[in-house]
Amino acid sequence: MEKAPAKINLSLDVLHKREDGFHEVEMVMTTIDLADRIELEYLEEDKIVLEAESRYVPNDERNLAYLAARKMKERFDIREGVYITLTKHVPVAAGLAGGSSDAAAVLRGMARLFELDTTPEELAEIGAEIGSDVSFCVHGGTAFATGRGEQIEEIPAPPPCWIVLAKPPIGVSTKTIYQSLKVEEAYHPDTRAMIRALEEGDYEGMCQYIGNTLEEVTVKQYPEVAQLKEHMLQAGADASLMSGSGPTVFSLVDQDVKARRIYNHLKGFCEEVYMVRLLGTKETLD
Ligand SMILES: C[C@](O)(CO)[C@H](O)COP(=O)(O)OP(=O)(O)OC[C@H]1O[C@@H](n2ccc(N)nc2=O)[C@H](O)[C@@H]1O
Ligand SMILES: Nc1ncnc2c1ncn2[C@@H]1O[C@H](COP(=O)(O)OP(=O)(O)OP(=O)(O)O)[C@@H](O)[C@H]1O
Repeated sequence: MEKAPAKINLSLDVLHKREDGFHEVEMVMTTIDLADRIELEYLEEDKIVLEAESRYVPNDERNLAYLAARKMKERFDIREGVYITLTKHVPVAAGLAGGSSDAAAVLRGMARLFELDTTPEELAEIGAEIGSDVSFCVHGGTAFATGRGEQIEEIPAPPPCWIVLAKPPIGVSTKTIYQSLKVEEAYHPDTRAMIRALEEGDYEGMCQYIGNTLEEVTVKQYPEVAQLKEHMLQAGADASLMSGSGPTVFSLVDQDVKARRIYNHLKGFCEEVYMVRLLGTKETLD
């Protein structure tokens, strides 16, 4: 069984638009204890079968998990097949990299199942062909991500705390959000200060420096994102931010009772609310 955890962006800065249409970014990403589950079984026959127990995701090559299996078969010339069972827990199109993490779990899982001679770096490189977030998801833990998000450097895990997440009932297209961004007028978080806070195990610093360039873009199109954030702060969150391109909003909270209070408050009017721990380190993928 492979665990496919969601990620949050503690910092997400967009520097400029590149020639290839992607944006150059600088991000601090970390994994949280909200995860999909992936089972891989060996098939003698040369085919990929995907059973996704969710009505929100496709069962064919449009699913990133399926695509990952195909890439692995091609790259390593695998003539046998694989039966993938995907159990979704991470909300879809939420800014939590659910699909990317499923793809990464299939890359790791197939390397294990077929006993391939490979490295996490090679798997991350294959992952980058699937999506910008997949390389990070292959490694997991906590990272400083650059390039279009696929250049990964491991950094220290954040100090332990609770994460309360709330997803409004809308799906957001990452592409549309990047396309609507005007980089020259945008807000830029202090990613270096965030990294320093993590290096020093400084919880207050982490709360102070969370920031996301894409937040104001998504908020303009979906004001409910700003409302959720406001609710979380009023209920006592130490810090609150939209993850990725949204629409999920997360809060950092240092105490159990406080986190539960925020969770209960949000549950009153938002259907999809979660209270989880940070994972932060790579070992937690197993
Ligand atoms: C918002 C984040 O989730 C933050 O972690 C990522 O930057 C997006 O990662 P992702 O969903 O894996 O994105 P991809 O599937 O690679 O790209 C989807 C679309 O988002 C835009 N995109 C994505 C990443 C990037 N650095 N610049 C972009 O402009 C592109 O228009 C691209 O066509
Ligand atoms: N295994 C999968 N899980 C979820 N969505 C998938 C999967 N495979 C393909 N998709 C499609 O990808 C789209 C985005 O899904 P996903 O949940 O990965 O978005 P996200 O959380 O916003 O990701 P990111 O933070 O990387 O932008 C959806 O439209 C969905 O149909």
